[in-house]
Amino acid sequence: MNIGFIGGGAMAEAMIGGILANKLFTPDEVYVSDHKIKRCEQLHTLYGAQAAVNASTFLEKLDIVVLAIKPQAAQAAIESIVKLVNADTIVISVIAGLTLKSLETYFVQQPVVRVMPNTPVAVGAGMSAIALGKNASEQNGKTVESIFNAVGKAVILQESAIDAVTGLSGSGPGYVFVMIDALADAGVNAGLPRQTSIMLAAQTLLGAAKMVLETGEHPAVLRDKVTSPGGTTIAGIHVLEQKGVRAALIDAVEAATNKSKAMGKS
Ligand SMILES: NC(=O)C1=CN([C@@H]2O[C@H](COP(=O)(O)OP(=O)(O)OC[C@H]3O[C@@H](n4cnc5c(N)ncnc54)[C@H](OP(=O)(O)O)[C@@H]3O)[C@@H](O)[C@H]2O)C=CC1
Ligand SMILES: O=C(O)[C@@H]1CCC=N1
Repeated sequence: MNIGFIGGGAMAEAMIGGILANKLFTPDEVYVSDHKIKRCEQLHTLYGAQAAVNASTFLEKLDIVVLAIKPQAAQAAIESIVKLVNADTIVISVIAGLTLKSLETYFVQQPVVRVMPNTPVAVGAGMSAIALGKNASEQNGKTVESIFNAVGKAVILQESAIDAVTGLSGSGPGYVFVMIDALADAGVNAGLPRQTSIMLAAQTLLGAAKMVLETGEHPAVLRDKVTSPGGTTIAGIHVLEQKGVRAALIDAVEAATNKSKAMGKS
């Protein structure tokens, strides 16, 4: 099965790295077009992908095409390829805010699937939400779901949920990287070396997340298992609650969700 990416940036690279690492595709089945030749050369060198500035060199070979350009570049990019995409090629869009309705005004025949992934797909730990367009069959959905399940977890949802997914898990790695960076600063502030602090912070978040996902216990229950009476953790959590970290995270997701909704209206 041949897959091609329009746009060779951060999201496309994360997906390319993930699907090759788990051997879902071989390099000769992966195509990517970026309008910077140097970026194409870099992606070929790094991953062996068939990279070209001009997507017309590979579009007709594709079973799946992934639209991975920024929202503001989407119309020009789509208009440049739409006539060359086969009627049975699955069109996946990861473009934040771009609705199925808008996509299906261009891709009238093709099955269109909207996906909101995140960059941890690069290490097989992504979280992706999938919304099927009107011409996408159940089998098309299963094909797309298998790809994103192979690079993390995937869930099929109604399109109405995708803005919230964008705000929570699509943008979420950005929030977590801020937290890891801040916790590492805290380690340095306490006298620990920077790299040690980064490792301590990152592995702590990874371990806590794995406990939530693998035990199925509520995060509050798991938190209570850390907070010894009169101990260190409750002293730290007290400060977090005083500083409004919980509300800040809720507000961050709300802002990103609203931005996604606004982008869908523009
Ligand atoms: N990054 C993330 O974590 C996530 C991103 N997304 C979505 O993925 C899409 C891409 O995001 P991201 O990878 O971060 O963005 P990037 O800017 O990193 O990548 C987009 C790439 O496409 C290039 N490009 C622009 N127009 C064209 C064109 N017509 N043909 C070929 N290449 C083109 C850009 O070049 P240039 O820079 O020169 O314009 C850039 O290299 C966005 O719509 C975003 O909403 C979704 C989920 C997560
Ligand atoms: O920041 C953005 O717009 C993209 C979409 C979700 C994550 N990154």
